[in-house]
Amino acid sequence: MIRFDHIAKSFENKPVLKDIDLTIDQGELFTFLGPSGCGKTTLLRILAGLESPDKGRVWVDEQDITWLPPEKRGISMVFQHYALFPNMNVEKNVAYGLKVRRTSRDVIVERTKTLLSLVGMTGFEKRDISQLSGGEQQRIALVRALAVSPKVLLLDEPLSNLDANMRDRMRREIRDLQKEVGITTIFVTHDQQEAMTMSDRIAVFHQGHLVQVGHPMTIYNEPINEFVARFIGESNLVSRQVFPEWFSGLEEEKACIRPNALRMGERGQVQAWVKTVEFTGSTVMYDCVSREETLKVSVEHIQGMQPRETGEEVWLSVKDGAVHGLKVNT
Ligand SMILES: Nc1ncnc2c1ncn2[C@@H]1O[C@H](COP(=O)(O)OP(=O)(O)OP(=O)(O)O)[C@@H](O)[C@H]1O
Repeated sequence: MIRFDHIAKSFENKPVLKDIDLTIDQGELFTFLGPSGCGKTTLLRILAGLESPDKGRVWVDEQDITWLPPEKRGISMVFQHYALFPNMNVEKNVAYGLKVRRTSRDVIVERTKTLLSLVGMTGFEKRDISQLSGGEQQRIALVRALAVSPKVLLLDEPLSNLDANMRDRMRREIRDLQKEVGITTIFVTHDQQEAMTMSDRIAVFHQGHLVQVGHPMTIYNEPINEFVARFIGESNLVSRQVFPEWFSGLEEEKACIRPNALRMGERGQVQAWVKTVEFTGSTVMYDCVSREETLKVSVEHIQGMQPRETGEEVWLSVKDGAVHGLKVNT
């Protein structure tokens, strides 16, 4: 439905986006993930029409929108800062876009009612924005964006101003709302956990490059290179030189092994010593030293089980198929 066709963009001769080629399907919740400054927001702004690309084209529904003004694109955007109108109450904020489009009063009332109930905020119509919590303000910002029935919804780090609990809740709410409304949505975040829990697919960006696109589980289990392996979840990056026994059948010189893919026992493939033990509740996380490298091992905690102790000798083995070869960073 959305196609970024070889997009490039520089600011002051500094390339920020390098040849981005990407297609997003109808109804997807698609996430742009990457560290700060990698170009995610710039790509989103190019889609919204707030920036123009130096090269390439943007397509929505098979229409070339590269040079279309923002208001004609049918795209709504929600930012990190809620940007609600502080001098208008909830109802007026939600209805704003409809009013500008000269929608009839009856339709506005009905639509505002439906939207507020979608986010569990029926009864808040007359509240001032200043009387809402951060989470409530963000819900209003969301439904205000949806009120005008856009083709695409863009969310730029909308949860980063919320506390951890509210962020968790809003992740689920946004996900449910998006599925209920069925609107194609692009979500920008640098939080890998947020990306993993919410998205249908993720695009990982690094220094203006699109490094990997895929389902969250694929990106976790099959990171394409060292950058993705490090950025998404915890991982052990091992080299053939140090652990040759884990590279049989692989062509690559480096590989990623997730901490839960290592088994700890009395016998095994690689001898190691426990350096630190960390109890997290459902798992015990160990740092083990082997051949002067530290390997992270996570073991499911079973009640009554005695964890290993610092300094203890252990043997580590890899579960079948769990060594994933990595390309050199591009
Ligand atoms: N209008 C501008 N003029 C000059 N440089 C800009 C402009 N907009 C963005 N940049 C620069 O382009 C780079 C990419 O910015 P962008 O906002 O796209 O990154 P991001 O991945 O969204 O990061 P963050 O998560 O911090 O928002 C940054 O180095 C930024 O300073």
